[in-house]
Amino acid sequence: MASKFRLLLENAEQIVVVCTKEEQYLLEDGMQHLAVLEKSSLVIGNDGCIKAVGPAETIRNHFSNASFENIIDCSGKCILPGFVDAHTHPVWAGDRVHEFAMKLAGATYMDIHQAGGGINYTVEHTTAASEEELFCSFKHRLERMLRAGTTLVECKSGYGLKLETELKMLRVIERAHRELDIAVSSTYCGAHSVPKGKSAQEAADDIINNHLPALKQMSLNGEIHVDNIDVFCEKGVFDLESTGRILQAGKAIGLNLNFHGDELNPMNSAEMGAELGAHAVSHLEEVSDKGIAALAKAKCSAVLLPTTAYILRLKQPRARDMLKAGVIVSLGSDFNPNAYCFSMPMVMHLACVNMKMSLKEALAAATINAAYALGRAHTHGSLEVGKQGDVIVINASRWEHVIYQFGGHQELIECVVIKGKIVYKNEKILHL
Ligand SMILES: N=CN[C@@H](CCC(=O)O)C(=O)O
Ligand SMILES: [Zn+2]
Repeated sequence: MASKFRLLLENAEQIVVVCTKEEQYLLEDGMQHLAVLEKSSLVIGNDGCIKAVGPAETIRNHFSNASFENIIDCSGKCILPGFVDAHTHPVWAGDRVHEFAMKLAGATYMDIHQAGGGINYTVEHTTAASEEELFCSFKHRLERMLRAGTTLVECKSGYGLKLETELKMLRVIERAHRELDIAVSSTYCGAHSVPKGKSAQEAADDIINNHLPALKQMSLNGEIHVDNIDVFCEKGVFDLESTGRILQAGKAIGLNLNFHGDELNPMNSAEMGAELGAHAVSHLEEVSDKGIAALAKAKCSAVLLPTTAYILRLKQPRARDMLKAGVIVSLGSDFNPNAYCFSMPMVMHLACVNMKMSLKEALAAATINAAYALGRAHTHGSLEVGKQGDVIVINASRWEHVIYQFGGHQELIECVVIKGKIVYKNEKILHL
């Protein structure tokens, strides 16, 4: 073959391809049988897609006359798909380090929220920040996610609440989508908190009558592109009825439903998400047995967020019960001013230790299943021919090190590749 390709990754000890039959998600049994190739190579073409993956010897023979823009020797190393982070709130100004101390001293998430802190504090600071300031801090956060191996990330608005600031946030996300390599799934989350002076019903009316028509118009004009709609369905925030109305109106303008449910109180969010055809419901610490069964039946993914349960000392999401019931379990970092974690390797580690997932389950939940939750499983989440060439190379001879090593992944991850382009290379310390 005399053609030219973008990248050859050769002689890896292991390549975790995840699945091999174009599966759009994996259930418990499939997750146990995650596809891992030994002593293998992978080729990415000029269109950024995977052209071949298989035994090093076979690839060498098949591509003996081909040329490559870049070749990475992966001897002694492992290749994995780029991680998919299915839930983040990364556009904001004003950190909440002071609230961390309050929580450690015993204040609950809702104590702080009801006293005007939490999301409301971040809304004030985000409203005051310029679009440029928001973009700069967001870009820096995306770079940190990328260095931790994330190549596709869901990004929510939701610290504006008022239309003008929500649109500012969505424009910032749009700019990242256009200018940066990391892939972004954009979520409108105007129903993240009920604005001061309004009831949940009034806020829902405003969203339905004013926000969503504006989003629709801006999408038609090509100014922004929004994939999903989210609501914080919680006692004291948006009740089930208001949540349902907002989600249905979002669905009517073509958005995927992907919302916060059953986090601090049982709300029957999972049951409603299943009924409305949601792609995903996040959190689910307080989900009911019926809710679990409904998610499984509707093929609605449960996006579990181990950092939230850890930081807020909540009960752990019932990952094992969900897996056993046939739910499509995925993972997200929930990066936000409350849960300041960029790292999917740490998220997977917490999912294994605290939620009792196996290493293979955690990896599948942070790749193919998270891609499914975002409606991107046809392009992301596994290393199959035809999919986008998004990979990470780790400096270890077994892939499990990426979860086993808690923290320090900036040392372990040697490079991150998006569409066959090397977008991050770990610089070695030359002198001590
Ligand atoms: N629970 C609601 N939303 C976020 C927290 C956002 C915040 O506290 O700023 C979450 O997913 O954890
Ligand atoms: Zn969230």
